[in-house]
Amino acid sequence: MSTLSIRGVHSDYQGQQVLKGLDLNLEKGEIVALLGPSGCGKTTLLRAIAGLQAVSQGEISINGETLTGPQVFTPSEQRGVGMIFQDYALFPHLDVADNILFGVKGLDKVERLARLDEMLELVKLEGLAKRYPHELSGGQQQRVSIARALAYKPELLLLDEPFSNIDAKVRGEMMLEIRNILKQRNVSAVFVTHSKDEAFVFADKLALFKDGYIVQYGTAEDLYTSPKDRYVADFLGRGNYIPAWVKDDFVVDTPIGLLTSTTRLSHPVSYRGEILIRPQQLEISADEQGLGVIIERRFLGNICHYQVQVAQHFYEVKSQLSQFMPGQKVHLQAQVHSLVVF
Ligand SMILES: Nc1ncnc2c1ncn2[C@@H]1O[C@H](COP(=O)(O)OP(=O)(O)OP(=O)(O)O)[C@@H](O)[C@H]1O
Repeated sequence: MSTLSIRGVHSDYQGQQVLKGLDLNLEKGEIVALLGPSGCGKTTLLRAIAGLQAVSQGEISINGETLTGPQVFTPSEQRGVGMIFQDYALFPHLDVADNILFGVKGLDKVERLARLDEMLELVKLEGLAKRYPHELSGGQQQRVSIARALAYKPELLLLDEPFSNIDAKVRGEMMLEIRNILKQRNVSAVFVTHSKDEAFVFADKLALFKDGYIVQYGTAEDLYTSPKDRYVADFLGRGNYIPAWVKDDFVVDTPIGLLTSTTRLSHPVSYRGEILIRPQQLEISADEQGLGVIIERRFLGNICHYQVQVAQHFYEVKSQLSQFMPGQKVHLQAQVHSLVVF
């Protein structure tokens, strides 16, 4: 059974539709990123799951129980949902221990202390129970907010841009640390971000939003390698679009030659469109008779970025080879992979 089920959810602000019919299923222990540009409805969906936002149509269930639906609305505090915000939202007048235990009900004193110790150990803040939020670093405050959200053992954790205030230097490490905590406890989580890099590191699956819709849902790899349209392809990374003419079920003709796909092409023979090739999927070799010319070279340490012109088209290439220089004639070749045709 899925932990979270969202079916046909619509929501609006003063008559303006913001969520336009969303479906999403989250299995127990899965972490899903709601990903997309600013204003596309990610936070609104998170608030609807938390019971902080009304929906005009559709249903939201957790563990098979409908919490939002026609004639049903369970208040936020009865949903068994923990929330972690961008600004941590700790109580400044409470110390770490009281912040963590704030929402924990129905335990006696001994059990409360045991829960506190368990949480402090989990987020590696042992010895800091008596500190106040202003005596902690941003990363430590974020860990307290995680301990507080997990202390009452929520069915589902909702995280709204939780890493955006964390120093870029420690962000990656912190994301992995929190991901490990959630995985260790088998907690399901929905995580809002506009950063594909954060989504790649933190989530198992991505729901990519556009204007109140989920355009594509799947693993990061699915979306990266099999984007359903150019919006998805471009959101997840840079790409070259090369004119292509489908010759048979596996082969396309392009300005850089015939390319063979490892999987059957999605378009019929004779279709004229474009194929997506990521910069690291193109390979350069020196060739005096080659059709390509290096236009630009940027050395970035472990990798070199090139711009290569073939006929009237310009292609971006990321290569570990750094020996090609502007003006040099080269041959461009695509690595063998499953071709994406648009
Ligand atoms: N309280 C509100 N009243 C009216 N409109 C709102 C309100 N909150 C959000 N909106 C509008 O709803 C749309 C979706 O907002 P939402 O906050 O869900 O987007 P988001 O994808 O989370 O964006 P961001 O990444 O900037 O937080 C936006 O057009 C926004 O202007």
